[in-house]
Amino acid sequence: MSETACPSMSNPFREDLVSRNRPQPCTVVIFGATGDLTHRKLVPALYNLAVDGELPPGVKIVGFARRDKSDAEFRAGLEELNRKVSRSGHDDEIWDRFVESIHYHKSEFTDDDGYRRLAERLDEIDRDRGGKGNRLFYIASAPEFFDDILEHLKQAGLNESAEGCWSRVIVEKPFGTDLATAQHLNQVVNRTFEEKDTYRIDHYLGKETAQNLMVLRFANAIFEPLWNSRYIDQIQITCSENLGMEGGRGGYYDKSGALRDMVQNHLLQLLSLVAMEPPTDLSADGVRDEKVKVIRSLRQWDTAKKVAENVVRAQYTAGHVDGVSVPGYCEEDRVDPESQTEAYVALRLMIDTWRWSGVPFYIRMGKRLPKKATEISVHFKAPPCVLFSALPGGVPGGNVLVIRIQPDEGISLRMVSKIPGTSLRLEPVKMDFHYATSFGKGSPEAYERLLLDAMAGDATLFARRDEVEEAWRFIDHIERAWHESDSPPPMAEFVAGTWGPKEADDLLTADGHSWRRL
Ligand SMILES: NC(=O)C1=CN([C@@H]2O[C@H](COP(=O)(O)OP(=O)(O)OC[C@H]3O[C@@H](n4cnc5c(N)ncnc54)[C@H](OP(=O)(O)O)[C@@H]3O)[C@@H](O)[C@H]2O)C=CC1
Ligand SMILES: O=C1O[C@H](COP(=O)(O)O)[C@@H](O)[C@H](O)[C@H]1O
Repeated sequence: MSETACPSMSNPFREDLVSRNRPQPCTVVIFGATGDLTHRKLVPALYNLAVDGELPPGVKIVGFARRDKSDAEFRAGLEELNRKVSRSGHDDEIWDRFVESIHYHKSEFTDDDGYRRLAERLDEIDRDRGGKGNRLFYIASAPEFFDDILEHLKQAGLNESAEGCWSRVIVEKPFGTDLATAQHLNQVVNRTFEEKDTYRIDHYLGKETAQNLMVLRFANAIFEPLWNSRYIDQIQITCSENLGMEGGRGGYYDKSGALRDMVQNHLLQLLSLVAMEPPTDLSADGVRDEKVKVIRSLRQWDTAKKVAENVVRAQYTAGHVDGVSVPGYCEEDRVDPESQTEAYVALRLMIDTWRWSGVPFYIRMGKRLPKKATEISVHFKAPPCVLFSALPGGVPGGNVLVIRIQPDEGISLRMVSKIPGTSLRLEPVKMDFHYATSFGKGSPEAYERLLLDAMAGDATLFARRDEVEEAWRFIDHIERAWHESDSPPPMAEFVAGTWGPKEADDLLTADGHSWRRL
């Protein structure tokens, strides 16, 4: 078998095994190839897979964008960025071999002829390999072009695959801006590609620590029996960013806001992994069937009053982050000075299932907070009979399991311990596991895992159609209360470089809780 032929053609008996487990050789076509995502994430991810020997041999990359560029110019631009951002550094010898597989295809996204030429080019690549080939189309353009690109792929017959091969599409975020636009995009995607060939990317699912959530819960006997409302008091998910609107991001962000940019996708995905029931198996649909039930069970904040009671939105005013003075949100580059877009959001969520009855889930996300960190903390209830409550100082805090998604990926468990000595005094202590020290190597970037999974035909870490739509259904109520109600809940403020507005603290104080200090 040639290294690039479709394995299923030459060995039909192994088709199921191979297509589910092993990434297969293919041509990756990236739409938006001169853009930031391609340069900072996608090509470095493919390069690092090559460094680790994980990239299937014979993978070709075709970059599609409208600027005039030769292959050499395109490769030079990619190299410049790779030197800066690649997680494993830049090895000239490996790069020189890797870059030979990269080509540039100049075309407008809306130009029929550009797709006809693309089809010819892909056929040529396959002919050079001695046959037919698999194709992975990665739509990394601005969202207003998603429909056009999909329709043109269909028109050029590029959604079809040769016998025994596959043709798949990865769609970047944002997947719609509300339920209606997401449903529309899903219709376009599904009349172009089958659902099994559609990969809606959510890069948080590719993060090592997010993948470990299921392992933590279902491969350890000690957590699952406690993972319910009987033992858990509350769960918090914090995603804090110290950056603001650098690099021209304000134009996109001001139309989106924290709720749509991060909560609808990444944070609700994390929530699903934390709260879902054990799946019957590890198949993509087995896992996604359980995740979508969590989103479907969210209590809907469907009136302005409920939104005001359970959701806090805020903008930052000028302040200091890491000792550097930064502007307020409305003074940021490309942000409307009168903007009513939130750069911070905090929510109280209730999941109306047997397991989670009465347990609040608090989520907060903000730009220009003191540091970059994402974590999930599971706060357990106090023991039923606190023998030590009469001690001076009482019992300090309770058990908290902290899952650090990033940085310093790891898991810690806070317990109460006796301070060594002749008197009985208690103090909280921490058992701490760090990925870097336990496994002695850094985690791969999320895009590495996700690209490989798409080449392997494994959609477990990609969002399914119903997950995306259910998440929008929940988010839309809040957006409507903010932007369409007669008495919209107010926009709070906080000073950049602090931990968010007082109103977000009040949200938890009302329940007798407080945000975990990161
Ligand atoms: N950047 C990031 O870190 C992240 C980005 N994303 C998503 O990825 C997508 C791309 O983002 P990003 O790379 O930042 O965007 P950029 O604006 O940096 O890149 C846009 C790309 O689209 C091309 N393009 C624009 N208009 C046309 C056209 N009419 N015909 C052909 N090509 C065109 C540009 O080509 P040219 O240069 O020739 O104009 C460029 O290659 C977005 O959906 C974004 O939400 C998601 C997560 C993170
Ligand atoms: O999708 C997005 O994610 C980034 C945060 O990603 P991370 O991997 O660095 O945590 C966020 O900054 C951006 O606004 C959002 O669009």
